[in-house]
Amino acid sequence: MEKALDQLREQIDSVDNQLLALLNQRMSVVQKVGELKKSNNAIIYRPEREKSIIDRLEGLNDGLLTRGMIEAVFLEIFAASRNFELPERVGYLGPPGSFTHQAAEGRFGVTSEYIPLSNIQSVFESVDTERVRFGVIPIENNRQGFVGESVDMFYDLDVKIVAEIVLPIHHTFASRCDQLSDIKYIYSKDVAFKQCRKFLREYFGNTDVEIVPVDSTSKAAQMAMEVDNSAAICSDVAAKINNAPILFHNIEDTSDNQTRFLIISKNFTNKKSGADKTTVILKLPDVVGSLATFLQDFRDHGINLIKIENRPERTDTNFKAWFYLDLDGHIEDEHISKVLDKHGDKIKWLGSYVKLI
Ligand SMILES: C=C(O[C@@H]1C=C(C(=O)O)C=C[C@H]1O)C(=O)O
Repeated sequence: MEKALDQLREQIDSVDNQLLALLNQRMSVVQKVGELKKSNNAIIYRPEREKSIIDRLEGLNDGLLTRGMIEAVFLEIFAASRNFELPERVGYLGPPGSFTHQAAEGRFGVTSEYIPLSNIQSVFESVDTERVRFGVIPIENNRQGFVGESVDMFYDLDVKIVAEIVLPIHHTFASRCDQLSDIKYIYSKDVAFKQCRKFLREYFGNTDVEIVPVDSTSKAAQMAMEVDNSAAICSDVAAKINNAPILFHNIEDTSDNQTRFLIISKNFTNKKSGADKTTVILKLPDVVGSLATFLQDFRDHGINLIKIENRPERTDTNFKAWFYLDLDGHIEDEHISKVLDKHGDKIKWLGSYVKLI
């Protein structure tokens, strides 16, 4: 067996040598792309180009790799390439170990410079003031809907959407307490509590345990270590980083629990990828039929409305609202640009980007 193993390992070494040479060859081309972009002041990160590479490779693939494997390997290659072209700073909803951190690392790779920020507002502000080139924030959970703070910041500041990321979300229950009956406080992010209602009801329904919302699930993991008689609902990674003992895994209500994250940047435009989504904010005059007229234009031009979310204006006491809309297509698609131009004064375009779901 040892001899056979040695022989197979020799084969692997030989393939690795070729891979290394090929990766270096790729990087020297990337370097030229980087120089060209820098001399033209062009954007380094091109998500639509990266998607087309993965699509093309998947189409060519007749080996053992799955799409997920191809994606994982190449996203890391792209991230290394981008860092080679120009190292980018990425701000995210921290502290380290948050689900947002995992989403950010998945897209920007291990070699980017990451800045953990303590709340969603700070991520938007850091992007808006260009202290970081990119920001990563949670936007929506498939079971609990939108993250209000994120949606509202798009209204308040002028930042653009670069790309979306979708991650399966599994929550962990971590505490220094040996007995559940010793737990007096449970820390987590508001949306995470909502994703674990059944667990909370079953294990703490008849107790006077206090539910304490904090800015992120990874902050919750820190709190659970700092405060006696407390626990956190957080990611497995956050619990481990903070040395918080895990009492339960997978405490989310449904096993298909998923969260969508957005990458944001100050000034960013994507080229068309062929499967894009456009997000806009819509503020309509408070008169009869204004939403109906607007939606009728969508219908007349064949625009598919993916989602519409109603948010409060927050400026006075009269309950006025605005809308956050996801549409199928790219702003450069004629049917979309026509309608958006027509209603230009009521619309704020937030970006057109590769559509994952
Ligand atoms: C090299 C480029 O820059 C980045 C890196 C890519 C890559 O490694 O293939 C692809 C797109 C860009 O995000 C490019 O635009 O072609």
